[in-house]
Amino acid sequence: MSDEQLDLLKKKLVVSVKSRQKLERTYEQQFSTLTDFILRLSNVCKGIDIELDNKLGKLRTFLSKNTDIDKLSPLINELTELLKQHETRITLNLKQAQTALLGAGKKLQKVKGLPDNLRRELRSTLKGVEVPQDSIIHLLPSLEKLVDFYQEVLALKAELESNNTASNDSAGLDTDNLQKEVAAELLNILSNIAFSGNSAEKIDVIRNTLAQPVQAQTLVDSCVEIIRLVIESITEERQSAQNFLFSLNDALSSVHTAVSTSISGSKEISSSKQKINDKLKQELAGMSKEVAKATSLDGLKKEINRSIGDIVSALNQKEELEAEEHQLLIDSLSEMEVRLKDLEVEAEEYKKKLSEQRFKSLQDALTKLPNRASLDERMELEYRRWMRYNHDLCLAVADIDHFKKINDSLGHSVGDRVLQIVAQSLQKTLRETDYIARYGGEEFVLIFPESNLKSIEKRLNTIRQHIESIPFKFKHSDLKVTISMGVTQFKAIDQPQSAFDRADQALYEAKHAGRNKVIVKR
Ligand SMILES: Nc1nc2c(ncn2[C@@H]2O[C@H](COP(=O)(O)OP(=O)(O)OP(=O)(O)O)[C@@H](O)[C@H]2O)c(=O)[nH]1
Repeated sequence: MSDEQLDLLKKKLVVSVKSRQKLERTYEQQFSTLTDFILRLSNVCKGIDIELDNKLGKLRTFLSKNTDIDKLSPLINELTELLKQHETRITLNLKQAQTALLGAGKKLQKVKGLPDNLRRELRSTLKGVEVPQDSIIHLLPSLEKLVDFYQEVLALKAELESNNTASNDSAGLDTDNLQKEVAAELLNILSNIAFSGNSAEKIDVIRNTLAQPVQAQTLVDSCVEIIRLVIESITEERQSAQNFLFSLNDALSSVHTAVSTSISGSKEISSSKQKINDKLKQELAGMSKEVAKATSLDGLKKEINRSIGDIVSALNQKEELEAEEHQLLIDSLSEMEVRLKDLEVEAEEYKKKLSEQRFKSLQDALTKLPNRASLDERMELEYRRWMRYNHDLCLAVADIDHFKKINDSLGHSVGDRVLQIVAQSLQKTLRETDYIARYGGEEFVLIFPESNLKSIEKRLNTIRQHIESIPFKFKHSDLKVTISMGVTQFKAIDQPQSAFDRADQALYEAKHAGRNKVIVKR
């Protein structure tokens, strides 16, 4: 080999060594990049599976020590196997996750009362979940959405439940109020019906029950009992009216018998009288014939004497008959008088009973004041008088303050007693022309004819102070009772109801102004 050839070979060798070195450096660089990548990748896979973790740990150690790739080969094979298993597991998990998500979504779809937009969104989200995915990551947005839906539905449900509870509560309140109103109305009705005897006692018991808070069942029982007592007392009333009618009938039939006896007696007597009259006529005709054909005075005298004797006896008979007839008439008249007198007594009793009943039906049983039915009558009367004469007419509504507290703290019977005392006191302070009625519960209505508002306001304040000063003492403790009042005067445009409403509004203001007050509303 020539020197030239040797030089060329040397140069080629150097180039080849350099390129080999360059290639080795590149390999080294690539190997190190790959090692770094595998190290990082194995770190990312950490925590998925313990066995995989251990093996990757081993791989990382080998790689960091630049271990010969041949030595790594078995480990890499094991890892590949593990990763394959893991892939299968991931696919299975993905399927399970998809099924679970779909199941949860479908459950949500079954919830009743979902808003339409939520239902629509839910449907489209579930369609997305149904599409096959190769990574669990793809399911995460759907999962997130589903969680949001759940939260929304839970919030809706909570809202619905609280609404339901509120409406149940308010239904409860409504029922309570309704029960109270029914009880109050029953009390009002009771104060408008007059019961007597046994029924009155039973009604008092019902009245006491109804004035306290009652259960629905008690209310129904009370209604039934009231209806029963009303029917009983109507039956009694009908019986009593029937008895009266029977007596009237008896009296009339005995009058009828007396009259017909008297008529038939009279008929007999008058036919007997007719016979006597005929006989008298015959006698007189016979006499005139005897006179005409008489030949001697003695014979005539005899004949006339005989005829006169007959006439006298006929007249006597007639007189007797007339006396008999007269007696018959007197007898039947006196019998009629007796029967009519009896009837008069009975009618008088019945009238008295009716007027007592009417009075009772217009009187409140507890306070003995006129009741609401009476108030309606009186109001109408005063209103008509006011229209006719145009005198001043004032109307006041009074109400005992915090009466419920009295009932609640001292008992219902003390409440009743307070009502009676206040009612009596109010009545005592009134003038003869004034009028008071128990309107219901612890409320009274007062009418003041021919009085102006100014003077009535003054009087009402005196009454109010008087009530305030009554020394109530119950169960060894002092009780202060006050009343609030609203008063108004009838105006040209007024009807009884509009004036009442104004006075009632004034009472409401008196209550709100702190009670124990008289408020005037013009
Ligand atoms: N003892 C008794 N209580 C009655 C009678 N009638 C109604 N009540 C009761 O009177 C009370 C009236 O109470 P509310 O209407 O609340 O009025 P209040 O407690 O007086 O309160 P204010 O009027 O606002 O001052 C209720 O508890 C009724 O049950 C009755 O004849 N006797």
